[in-house]
Amino acid sequence: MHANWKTWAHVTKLDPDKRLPEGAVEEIATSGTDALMLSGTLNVTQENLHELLDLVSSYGLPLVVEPASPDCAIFDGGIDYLFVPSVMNTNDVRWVVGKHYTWLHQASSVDWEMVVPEAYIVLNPNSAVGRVTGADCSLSTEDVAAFAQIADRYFRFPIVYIEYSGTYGDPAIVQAAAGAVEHAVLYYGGGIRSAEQAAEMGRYADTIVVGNAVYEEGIDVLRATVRAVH
Ligand SMILES: CC(C)=CCC/C(C)=C/CC/C(C)=C/CC/C(C)=C/COP(=O)(O)OP(=O)(O)O
Ligand SMILES: O=P(O)(O)OC[C@@H](O)CO
Ligand SMILES: [Mg+2]
Repeated sequence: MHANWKTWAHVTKLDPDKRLPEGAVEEIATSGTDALMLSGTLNVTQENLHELLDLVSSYGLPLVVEPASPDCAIFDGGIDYLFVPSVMNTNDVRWVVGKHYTWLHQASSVDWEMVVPEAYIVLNPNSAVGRVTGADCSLSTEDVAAFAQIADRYFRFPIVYIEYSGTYGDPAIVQAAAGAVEHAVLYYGGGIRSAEQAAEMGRYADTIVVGNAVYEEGIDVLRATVRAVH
């Protein structure tokens, strides 16, 4: 059975393009995080994705793959969900619906029970995801609230994701998104490296995501971010 993703407060994002030291996977998997998400914008392949899945799949934690391209939209390897992004704040339609069209044109089979669409609002122009998607990151709190409403109330995306990948964001922006979203689960990710930051964003977001800190800080930092939202 698939774990209920709507209840997760803390998700750890692992990048198939990065290496973890010996023993780190076990520490991460037993840190108390609610789920592992395998994702990255650049250099993710079916090969490094499956390699990482092999490393993490024996711990019983819910596993999500979040593809940045159709070739990484997989359903095997023991995963529970495929979270598929669309970027709200880009004028480049490929990242809203174009890649999705390509994906479904080619897909041999799709397990729709596993697919969870995500509405991304990308706010760090210097991140890989910001550069690749050409997102307009100079948004006011009102702009973000409007995009969050479009995603939630109009398109009915089940997830609205405030993405500052690589840098800690503006809590007032996340607060505005929280105020605008009625039904969707609100994700926040970007630059969380302490319990204080986890708690601050966790006040507004339903689910916080920790990525780079796993690679750049010790396991104690990850554990502290988990405790801050549980
Ligand atoms: C339709 C399918 C199957 C795929 C396309 C899905 C889309 C539109 C992706 C757009 C880009 C996006 C929102 C990717 C999500 C993953 C993500 C944001 C990873 C974090 O990326 P960075 O941290 O900026 O990049 P690196 O970690 O690779 O440097
Ligand atoms: O890597 P960081 O900066 O923690 O961001 C987490 C996640 O939102 C990236 O997609
Ligand atoms: Mg990253």
